[in-house]
Amino acid sequence: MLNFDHVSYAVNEKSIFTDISASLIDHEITCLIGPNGIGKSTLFKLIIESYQPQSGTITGIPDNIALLAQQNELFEPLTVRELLTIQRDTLDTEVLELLHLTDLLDTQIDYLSGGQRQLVWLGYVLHQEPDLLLLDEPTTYLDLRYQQTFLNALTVLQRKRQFTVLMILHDLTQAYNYSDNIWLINQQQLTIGKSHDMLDETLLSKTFQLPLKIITDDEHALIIPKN
Ligand SMILES: Nc1ncnc2c1ncn2[C@@H]1O[C@H](COP(=O)(O)OP(=O)(O)OP(=O)(O)O)[C@@H](O)[C@H]1O
Repeated sequence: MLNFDHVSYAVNEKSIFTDISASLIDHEITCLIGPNGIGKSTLFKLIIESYQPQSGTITGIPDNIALLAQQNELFEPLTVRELLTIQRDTLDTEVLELLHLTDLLDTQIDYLSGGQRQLVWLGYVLHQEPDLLLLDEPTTYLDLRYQQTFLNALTVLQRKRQFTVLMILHDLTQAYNYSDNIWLINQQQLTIGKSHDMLDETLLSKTFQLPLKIITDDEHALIIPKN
């Protein structure tokens, strides 16, 4: 299990995290939320060991981590099939079907729409069969239909295959509805809990410095500005 033990990290003498301790629950989806510039991507860089904490330790980092960003770059023209088979020989038909990629296999990725390209990149990281999948605002540039396809495919496959997910999302409604756990960063600290226990108007309004309203039914939560 990925474990942060009293981790502190500062950049240019600006403190980003002060003495945070947390354990990421294996085989579940955790969403990392918090205001712009608060340290979400920095936390990912600590996990992938691009940054080293000034104090404290991070242990239990799995060998097989995949990272998906908001936008991903190709360094040479490739078809969907060529990208997906870079790291393994066989195509995963379940992934292809869930992401609607089956008919696009021989298409150049450059010719696809932005939404289709992001589904291809999700396919690419899933073909790596990661133990831990980190996603940094993966739905930012997607329209509603693609957001739905992306997040549904991710959750269906996570439930079946039981890899661990840590995903940064700015859309709080999506973050709560597609996660088991929430990690909320604010003021150099992490607040952690089961997603349904973290549905707290006061906490969220204070964190995002905006009065927020939470509307819930049995299954879903909608988080919107109060005014
Ligand atoms: N290499 C760096 N050099 C200087 N400052 C940095 C560096 N990396 C991050 N920072 C600063 O650290 C803080 C946290 O940045 P980070 O990108 O982790 O925030 P974030 O929560 O992911 O933001 P956003 O939601 O806007 O993407 C910011 O103030 C940023 O300017």
